[in-house]
Amino acid sequence: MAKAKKQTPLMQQYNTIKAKYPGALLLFRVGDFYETFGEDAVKAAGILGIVLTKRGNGTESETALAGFPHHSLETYLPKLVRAGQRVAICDQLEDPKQTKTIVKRGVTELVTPGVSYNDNIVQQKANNYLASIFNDKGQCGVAFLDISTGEFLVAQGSANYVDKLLQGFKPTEIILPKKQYKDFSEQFGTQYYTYTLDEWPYTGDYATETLLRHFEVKSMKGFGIDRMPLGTLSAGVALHYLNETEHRNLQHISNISRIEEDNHMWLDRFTIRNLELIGSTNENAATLGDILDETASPMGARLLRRWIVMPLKDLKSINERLDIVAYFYSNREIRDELIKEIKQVGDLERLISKIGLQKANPREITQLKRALYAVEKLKALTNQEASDALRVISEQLDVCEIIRDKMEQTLQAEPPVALNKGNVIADGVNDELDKLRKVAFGGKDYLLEIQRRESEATGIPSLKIAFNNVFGYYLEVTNTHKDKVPASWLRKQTLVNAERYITEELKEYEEQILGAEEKIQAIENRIYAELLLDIAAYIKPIQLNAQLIAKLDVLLNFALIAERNYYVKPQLSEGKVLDIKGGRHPVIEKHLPIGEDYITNDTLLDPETQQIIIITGPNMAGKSALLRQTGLIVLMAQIGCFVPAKEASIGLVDKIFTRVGASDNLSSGESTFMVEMNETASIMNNLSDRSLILLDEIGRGTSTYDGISIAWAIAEFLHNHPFARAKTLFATHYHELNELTNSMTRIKNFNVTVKEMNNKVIFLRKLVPGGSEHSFGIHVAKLAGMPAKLIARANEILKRLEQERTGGEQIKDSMRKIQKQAYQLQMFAIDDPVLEKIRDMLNNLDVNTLTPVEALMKLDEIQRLLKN
Ligand SMILES: Nc1ncnc2c1ncn2[C@@H]1O[C@H](COP(=O)(O)OP(=O)(O)OP(=O)(O)O)[C@@H](O)[C@H]1O
Repeated sequence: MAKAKKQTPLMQQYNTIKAKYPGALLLFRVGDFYETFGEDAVKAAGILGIVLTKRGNGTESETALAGFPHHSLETYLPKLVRAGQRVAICDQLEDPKQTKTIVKRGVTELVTPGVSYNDNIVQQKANNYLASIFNDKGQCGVAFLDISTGEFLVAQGSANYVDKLLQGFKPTEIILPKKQYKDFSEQFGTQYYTYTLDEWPYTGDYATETLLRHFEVKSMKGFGIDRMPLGTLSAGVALHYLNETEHRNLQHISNISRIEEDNHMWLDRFTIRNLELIGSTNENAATLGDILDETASPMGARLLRRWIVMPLKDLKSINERLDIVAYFYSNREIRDELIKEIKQVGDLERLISKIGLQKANPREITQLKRALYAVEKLKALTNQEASDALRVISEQLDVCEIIRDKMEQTLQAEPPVALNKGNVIADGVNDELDKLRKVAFGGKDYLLEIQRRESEATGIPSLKIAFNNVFGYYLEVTNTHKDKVPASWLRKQTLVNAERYITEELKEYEEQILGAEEKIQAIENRIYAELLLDIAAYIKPIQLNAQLIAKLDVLLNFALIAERNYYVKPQLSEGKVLDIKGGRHPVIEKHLPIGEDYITNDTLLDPETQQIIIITGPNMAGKSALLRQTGLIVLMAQIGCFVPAKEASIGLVDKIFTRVGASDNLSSGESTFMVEMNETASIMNNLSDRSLILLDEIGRGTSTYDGISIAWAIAEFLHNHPFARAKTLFATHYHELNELTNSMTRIKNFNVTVKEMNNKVIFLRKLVPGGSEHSFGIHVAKLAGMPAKLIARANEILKRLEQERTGGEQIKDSMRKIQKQAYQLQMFAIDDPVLEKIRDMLNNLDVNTLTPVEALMKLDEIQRLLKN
């Protein structure tokens, strides 16, 4: 009790608020500062590098304290959030001047990694999704919500499917019920930032209620998500969470749509990772996303990322995209003009979201206005006779003239960023504002005017206006002219040779000027708020504009990239043959050493005659590159992009599976081989008639025999599958697999060629029919800088193995022999008579009785032996 008594009212208020937001770091506004206390202060000081001090030194209520000026919030907030903090911003809810007791305070926003729209926190070119997940007996509902763009998506399916969506959407925060956390982390790993909620919002009724209230509808049927009850539940909880984090102005979340599993090509999470589509385990590696991104707007960049992980499988939609790209490809002038205008648009999607959130500043409104002018130009430019698809876009673009003109008229041409800096609203919008401005800012002129007028009226030439703190503005008259002073003036002060008067007009002016600045601020605020409300009525059409422009941007970008990188338009069909001529790897070709050309390759896969290709070839020959480029070319075609090839005709692919390279998953405690088998099992269980399967060295993570057996059985399984002849590229070091063609007609052997010249291997990188015999692995080891002795020994072992390679038992025998030798593989394992002699000499020495001179002589002897 004694302690409680000592608490100041401020700290009491702080503690009450702090208790409401467990787990959050509380920024507590006191005057012009945001303060943090106790543990929060220690954390904040550590993350922000600000000074940690103490409050109430020596008293019982002593606490750590760290703060920063309120205007630095923009700088410090992102740092805290990026460091993984949930930050509650507590503001003063009333004007301190208007209250005699303690100022009312409350949290106005809780910023978390997944619920952020601050430009300094979210990435420009990536969405910032909050994911909400709910699992019910193996079925998962998931919702993705980006508060910074207003996008809201729902999906439902197996845990595997949701895993794949998480890989593609890369949410910055995932919320889920507390009870499900353990299962979640086992299923999806621990790499995500998660936040767990109590169970109670997770009831169908509550979640649906929340959605209905938000969208102001009677039923969710119109959004087409009613068939996804778990997805809907997750979506409802996502909105609930926004409410919990004090985000209530959400008009810009104007739509919710489902992610239709059936509309998109299936890329499992391994494929997204293995093909390095938008991210790579290697920080510095370029991804397909990097190579394909020359977009002109952040919206385009974000849409591109989404397209890359969600390729289409519907011929009509793909061709629609390809046709527009082709049009831009051959109409460069229009393309350049469109790109120029799109650059003017900026991030329209996030701008309009800020209107919804009521957080848009005056500069941003000016940018919004500028964007709408650009929309007008884009509308005209896309109205092209020659392209129906472009005309459809043109028709949908909405210039929103009325609101654009309103912004133009209401705001100054170049307003400041902050509303409270003043001079935001244009002149001529509001009479009172104009008058007050004249008073407040034209003060000097106004006073001179009074002085001139009164001097003339009274005939006092030396009349002077001045100000003092006691009675404000006054007129000063020297004693010579005292008798000319009108009766209406009120004498206030008599000096030795002058007198000071005030007048009714001066008093009025003074009152005006004193209140003017505050009044100006109030009027500007009011007009600005009205303008924001007016703009909010246009959220939907402006969002549609943003989507159309993003799409245009990506398609223009595809045309631009196609021209720059010499891509061609792929021919897509309902057929099942994949025929690529002169294909290249889009990423590797960009990163070859200067002067080196990428060697192109043809790939033909035909379920009738050449369903599976076994590719052998030495290490480093380019097998993996070939596999990946095939997958990437198909994927690029199906997102509507031209492809790196001379020609490509592609029968629609519905799933791409890859098992490329060893993906060590040590951090999650799984063995490499287990991961490999997991990935392969998922392929075998999910393949279809239109699948493309890329297998790279399956089975290499275990013993040779196990490996060959598994690889063999996989090839057989794929070949003999009852209904799905999945097209497969199978790279392997097991030359034994070349035997498969003897019994299976649709399996063909190819190899990536090399040439051996003067004991050196030259990589030709051409894919040709037939198997290959050598791996040249030792050669690669040599290139990698292994010690020469080690290489010599490896060659020796290899030679012996090859000589004795007539059957399994023999191999084992020779391995046994080799192993025996290996124990002796010490310094003198090489049978060189000189070395043997030296060994014997050394062995016969008795070091204990050797004098230094004798030792030197022995050394000399050894040296001479070696020299001879
Ligand atoms: N067609 C090509 N033209 C030019 N360079 C290529 C080509 N293919 C591959 N390369 C280069 O060769 C390197 C090795 O290729 P890749 O990894 O595909 O070999 P690999 O046969 O799969 O080897 P390993 O069996 O050791 O995994 C690539 O990183 C790339 O730089």
